[in-house]
Amino acid sequence: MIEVKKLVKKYGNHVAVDGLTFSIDKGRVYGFLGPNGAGKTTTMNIITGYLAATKGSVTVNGYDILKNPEEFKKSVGYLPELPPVYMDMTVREYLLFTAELKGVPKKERQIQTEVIMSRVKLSHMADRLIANLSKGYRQRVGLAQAILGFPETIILDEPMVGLDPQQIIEIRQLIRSLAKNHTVILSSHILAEVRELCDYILIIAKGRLVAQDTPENLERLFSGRDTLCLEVKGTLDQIKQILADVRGIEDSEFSRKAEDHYEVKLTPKEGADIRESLFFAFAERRCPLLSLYEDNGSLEDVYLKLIQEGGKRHESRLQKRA
Ligand SMILES: Nc1ncnc2c1ncn2[C@@H]1O[C@H](COP(=O)(O)OP(=O)(O)OP(=O)(O)O)[C@@H](O)[C@H]1O
Repeated sequence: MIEVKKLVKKYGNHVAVDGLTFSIDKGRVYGFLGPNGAGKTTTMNIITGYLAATKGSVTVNGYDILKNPEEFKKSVGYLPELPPVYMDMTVREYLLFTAELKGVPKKERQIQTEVIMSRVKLSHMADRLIANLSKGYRQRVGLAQAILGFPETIILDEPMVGLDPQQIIEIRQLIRSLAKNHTVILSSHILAEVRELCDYILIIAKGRLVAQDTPENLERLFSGRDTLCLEVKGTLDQIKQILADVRGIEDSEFSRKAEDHYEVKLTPKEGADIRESLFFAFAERRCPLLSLYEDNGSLEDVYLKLIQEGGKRHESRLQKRA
């Protein structure tokens, strides 16, 4: 388990990470989601021991990163945004070299390297120079070096950046297979990618955690009360008069689609189900209700709202849930 408490990182006067607190449980895939410059890489660099925090603490299974750097390094594997590969080595040479750097015992290096190359489907490239590999295969080499030593947690910074769609599918499958044996934390600024792969999402904006939950709960939590969308054939006056007689409407918005054809968005009062009343109210006045559906928002809406507002409006909601 990784626990991050009140983490702050300043570059000069610029606050890149602003009081992040979260924990990572074993065996799940976590997504760090946020726009460019949100502080994802900085946070990952701190929790992998590459960068010192200005304030705050990081512990892995109870070990403080500063007091027990060796224990810490053994339990975390890292694939930075730019994988640290040596172009003039073959895949096997590089992985054996990395195993040595990571302190894998000499007698285990060879076998571990072969097992991991097979796991990330690199065995057939073992004797190729890294310089001659495609970006997708280089990324696999980066993943392989992160898994060497079989750390409990694997941290991947923007693992899909620069890959073509086919390579993205392959790396995604690999990450999924890694998740069977490791806790995985990956960062991305692409929502679809994170939603596809992760059990739990941490959204950060401007260095702050603005939401964290499962993708489904985030959608539910922030979509709020469902909006009802109606398409009605009638004049604006007529529609407003009918709605005035329906109980349980908190708010309404009208937009004209064509002559005597309006789209209406209604926010019902807390707990009110007004669908039947709407149906009969329009039917009784012989005003055709062309469609009626619930619009409960999508994770895209949630994400955009959160990052645009820097999370301010939603922090109280998060605090209430905490
Ligand atoms: N070494 C540095 N010196 C000064 N400022 C930095 C440094 N590294 C990052 N920053 C700034 O800190 C903020 C957070 O950067 P960081 O790279 O952590 O964000 P990110 O979410 O990973 O973005 P991206 O998706 O673009 O990688 C940005 O405003 C960035 O310009």
